[in-house]
Amino acid sequence: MKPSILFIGAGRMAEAIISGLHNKGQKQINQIFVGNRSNSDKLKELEDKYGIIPVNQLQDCIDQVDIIVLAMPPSEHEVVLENIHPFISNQFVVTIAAGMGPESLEKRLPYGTAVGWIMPNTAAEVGRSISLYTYGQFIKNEHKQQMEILVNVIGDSQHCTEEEIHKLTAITGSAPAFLYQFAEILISMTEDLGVERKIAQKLVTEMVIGSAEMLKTGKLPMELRDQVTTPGGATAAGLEVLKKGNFDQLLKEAVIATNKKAKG
Ligand SMILES: NC(=O)C1=CN([C@@H]2O[C@H](COP(=O)(O)OP(=O)(O)OC[C@H]3O[C@@H](n4cnc5c(N)ncnc54)[C@H](OP(=O)(O)O)[C@@H]3O)[C@@H](O)[C@H]2O)C=CC1
Ligand SMILES: O=C(O)[C@@H]1CCC=N1
Repeated sequence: MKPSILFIGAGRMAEAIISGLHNKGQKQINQIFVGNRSNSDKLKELEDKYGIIPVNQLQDCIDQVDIIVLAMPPSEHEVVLENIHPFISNQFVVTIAAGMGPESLEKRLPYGTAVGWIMPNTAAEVGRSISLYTYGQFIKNEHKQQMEILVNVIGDSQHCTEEEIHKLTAITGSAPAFLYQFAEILISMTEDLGVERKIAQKLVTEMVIGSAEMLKTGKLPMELRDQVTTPGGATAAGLEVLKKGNFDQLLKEAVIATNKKAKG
């Protein structure tokens, strides 16, 4: 039987998965219910766009769903899980929140509840997330199939251990923000050179896409970097500035700080 899903949280990540299910998962799922904290306009918008069923009282629909996706901030999990605990019977409960692994879900749900954790990224919106996922200890085959539906409609995926996801949250979940910061600086510098915003954005975007395509050939980043860097040439002068400014160390510190904050 095709599963029905309840999303708790209706923000950008929930919408990306709902949109993926709407576009690519129609045949694999039954109904989608969505509840949030207070933004009823957003629920109406999702209803108009994807035909979801808006939910005011979560407890009223839990017994109609097979999967519950927790798509609200990590800080809200404690209270939401406490509220839904009495109504959980046999649902597969999946969180997408940073720092909230299966261990913390199992602690807050009835003993024996099947749980999972997905760490997507915002490229889910265009079906290009690389999503990490893992399971709790009470998982059955049907839950693995349900997990596959969720991750496949938003892009590529990688099965990991819970500990790996804690350590990789910065790399696949948050590092897109680091890349966008990098792009923003280059675009802004291009504009300062007198290039109009639209063109500047196009130049930097295509440079990033082209570089990503080169990485996809399987060549090592070091090799690709060396191909750009003519010895004693222009790029070498730029890389030297990054080296002097301790770019490597700074990036490592950013990754460590991200994971530390995510784990709480
Ligand atoms: N953004 C990202 O790049 C990534 C985010 N994540 C995780 O995804 C989760 C959601 O993030 P994102 O979509 O970006 O966040 P948004 O801020 O876009 O959305 C948050 C949603 O959670 C709802 N919400 C908040 N509190 C509650 C509550 N107590 N009960 C029900 N709903 C609630 C909000 O409802 P309302 O508007 O009514 O307040 C809103 O719909 C987070 O846990 C985050 O860690 C994971 C990977 C990547
Ligand atoms: O910033 C955050 O907390 C989330 C986790 C991964 C990406 N965004």
